[in-house]
Amino acid sequence: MQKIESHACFGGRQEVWQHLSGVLGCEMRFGVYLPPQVALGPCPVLYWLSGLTCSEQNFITKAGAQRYAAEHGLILVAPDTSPRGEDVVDADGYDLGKGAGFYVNATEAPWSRHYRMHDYVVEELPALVDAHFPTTTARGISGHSMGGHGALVVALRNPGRYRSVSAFSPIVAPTRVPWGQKAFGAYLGLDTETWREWDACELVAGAKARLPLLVDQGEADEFLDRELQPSRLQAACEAAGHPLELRLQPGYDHSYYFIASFIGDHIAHHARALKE
Ligand SMILES: N[C@@H](CCC(=O)N[C@@H](CS)C(=O)NCC(=O)O)C(=O)O
Repeated sequence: MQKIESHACFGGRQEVWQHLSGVLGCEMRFGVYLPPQVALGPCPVLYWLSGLTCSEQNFITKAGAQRYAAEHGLILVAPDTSPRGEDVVDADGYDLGKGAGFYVNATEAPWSRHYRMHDYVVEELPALVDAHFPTTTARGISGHSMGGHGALVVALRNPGRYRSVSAFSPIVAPTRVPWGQKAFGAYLGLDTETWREWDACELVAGAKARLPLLVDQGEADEFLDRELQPSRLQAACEAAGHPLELRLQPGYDHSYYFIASFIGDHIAHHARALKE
């Protein structure tokens, strides 16, 4: 592991690290915010999964999350959104390939060689983070858009591994909208039955644990009707009896201005569960 950046921030440090990922078969970067409380002992970790076109930089430079993480004593970990490097296959368009890993394990060539973001986020990265930083075993997960889908799916697929989950403007039903259908068709193949295990609305129906979901969605989001469709998650949660707090925020769009406006609420939500 190599430290790429280190900045004093709200009494703690914002760092960027690079490492060779065995799961993804390439060099990867991630952001880690260490709050001032790490000087006193181990802290819980909140993982953040970013959306299409993002790297590890977008969240750490735009969301303003460090202020709240410093208040609550949470470590923040923000990975990249896909495998990277010259060896890694890419596609035309911002919604497939690099910057668009969709947090699934690809089964189809040529994607299956590197695109295994689920296992990277759930297995390899937490093991690395726990080995290098003063963490407790308490983990939460959140994210935005493609990363909101990632956070919901990762939490629902891995009961017991995360104590809290939330999402901003998530793609709640990727099997039913263009972004998800394009990515899943490439990464998972044409048998749409296999897609269902990567769709939050499908997973809610059969979830073994009923971890409450907190979701914020801007009503002026340019992707609301075509790609996001939060009413599908509301219907799935109602049918399954799964706890959901869905907050529709008038006037807010899909950008990090929206995330910055409500990230304090989300970090407080995670801190309540992670510091129990
Ligand atoms: N309008 C964007 C669509 C992608 C987009 O809105 N990405 C969101 C996540 S789905 C984002 O976080 N972008 C980076 C940023 O705002 O910093 C484009 O065409 O590149």
